[in-house]
Amino acid sequence: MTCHKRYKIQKKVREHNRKLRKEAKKRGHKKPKKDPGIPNAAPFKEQVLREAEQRKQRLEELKQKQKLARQKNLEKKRKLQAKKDATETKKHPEEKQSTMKLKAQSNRLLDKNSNKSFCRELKKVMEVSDIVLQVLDARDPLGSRCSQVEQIITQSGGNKKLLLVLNKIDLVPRENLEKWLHYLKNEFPTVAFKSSMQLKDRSVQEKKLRKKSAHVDLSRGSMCFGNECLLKLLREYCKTQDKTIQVGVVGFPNVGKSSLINSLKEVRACNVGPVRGITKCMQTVHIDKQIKMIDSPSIIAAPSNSVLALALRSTTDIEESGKLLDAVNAVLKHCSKQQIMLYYNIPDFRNSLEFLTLLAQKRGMLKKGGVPDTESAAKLLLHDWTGAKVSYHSSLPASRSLSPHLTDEVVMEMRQGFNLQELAKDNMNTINALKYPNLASSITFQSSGLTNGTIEETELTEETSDLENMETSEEAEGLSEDDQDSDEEKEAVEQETDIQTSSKTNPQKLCVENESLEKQLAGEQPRTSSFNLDETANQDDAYDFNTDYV
Ligand SMILES: Nc1nc2c(ncn2[C@@H]2O[C@H](COP(=O)(O)OP(=O)(O)OP(=O)(O)O)[C@@H](O)[C@H]2O)c(=O)[nH]1
Repeated sequence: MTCHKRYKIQKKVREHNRKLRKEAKKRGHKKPKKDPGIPNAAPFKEQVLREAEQRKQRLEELKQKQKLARQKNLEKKRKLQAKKDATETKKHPEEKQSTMKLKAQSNRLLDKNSNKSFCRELKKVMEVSDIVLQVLDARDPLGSRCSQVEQIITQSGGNKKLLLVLNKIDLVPRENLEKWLHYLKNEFPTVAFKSSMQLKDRSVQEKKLRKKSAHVDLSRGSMCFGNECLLKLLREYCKTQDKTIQVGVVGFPNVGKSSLINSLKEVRACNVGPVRGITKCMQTVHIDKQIKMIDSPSIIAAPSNSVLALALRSTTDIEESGKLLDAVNAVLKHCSKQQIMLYYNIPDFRNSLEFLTLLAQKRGMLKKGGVPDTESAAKLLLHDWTGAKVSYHSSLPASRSLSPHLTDEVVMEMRQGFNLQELAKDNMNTINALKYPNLASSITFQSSGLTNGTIEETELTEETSDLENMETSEEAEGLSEDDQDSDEEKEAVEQETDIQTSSKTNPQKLCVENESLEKQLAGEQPRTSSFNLDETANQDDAYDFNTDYV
């Protein structure tokens, strides 16, 4: 019996006794008349006493029988419930698996559609913009550059300009930032930037301003650096063009495109967050009369990229397609193990699963029964790597030559209309104004180089139709082998092949260890430990005091 039920019964007993006392009080505290017993003079006294004793015994027996019957009933009920639970738990994994597979399927369909619309919107933004700002994560500037976008803009022929914005400079050591600025400015004009991260909606901000107009928030996150430099550059370009300019902001997910626009506008005009792919469609924000900024959805990383690039630059599909362990493995392989251990404050680990287990234990990410939730730990690591906190830096490429898709003419053309000396000075001012993590505390990271993006919608449809073809062929194979299978089993085969094909698109062979780990991750679905309050309430209410309480 649960404590809850026991206490409820005790409470009801107390209430019952109180009620009896109250009624007795109402009646006027009359003492019950004492049974005078059978007078000694009465004839057959012994016989009457014996009869009374027998009656008492019979009553007792009856009560005992009733009690036993009730206990038997309860036992039966419990057994039935246990049987039901057992059959449900047998069915449960299958049901769960099938719902998981269905979920994965629908998510993939949604991804396909959203990826297509992302491509469409991105192309629109690039078409209508006079200047395109490619936002780069200062922690991995090469990895957040997309050669396809750069090619489209440089070859557009419509006097379009491309600027690089090195965002999140507060997360890299100063020495590293200076080196990267020097490297990037040889290819495109580059602005060092640190976005403001605590901007409020216009209404909230106005209310706050009205309340404390003298208050200035100088906390680190709320400050923005490099905005004046960028606006100056854009305004000067406006003057040379003598027209209102449209500035498109493009980049891979979570590099800080929306944060940059919000920082320039000084209001939370665009949605911002640590989740990838928050911006779903283009959004125009008027900075002033001359400058219109256009926020765009993130560039879709092509599946041909390395696992590392996909882990850091693709939208949510990494988290949903069960490639989490691969992604974590790739990130860990490209970092210094000692620094990772120090940053996350965990002991030495042999492989990524052990790392995730230790991380989950350290952060208290536990599933039912105290099992470490490695899936959540993997998501946390990937969030950290693209989010707003972890300081890591990548070293520059060995060769200082131009990227293969650029020529000297293109570089010269992109520089026209901008005062690069002024830009260098302003960048220096920005760099001097900010506090940086020191080199020793920042994690060293090996970048995988430029990331390929998918720009054309048709590329996506080809990929997806390839996928679908593979799926249908495998489905056919699976079905011909299992002719005698029931319909349900056939469905399961279809769904399984779906999942297999998604893993086959991954060009990297998984090592045996990782395969088993991945299976483990896929199999270790969090058991839903739902505790239905309504149910317990119903059970409790089923307790009838008049019949159950003896
Ligand atoms: N430390 C730091 N974090 C930043 C900076 N800029 C942006 N962030 C953080 O990076 C995360 C992503 O920022 P967003 O502006 O949503 O990035 P986005 O590129 O628009 O993302 P999508 O909409 O997914 O394409 C947020 O958690 C921001 O707070 C920065 O300069 N420094």
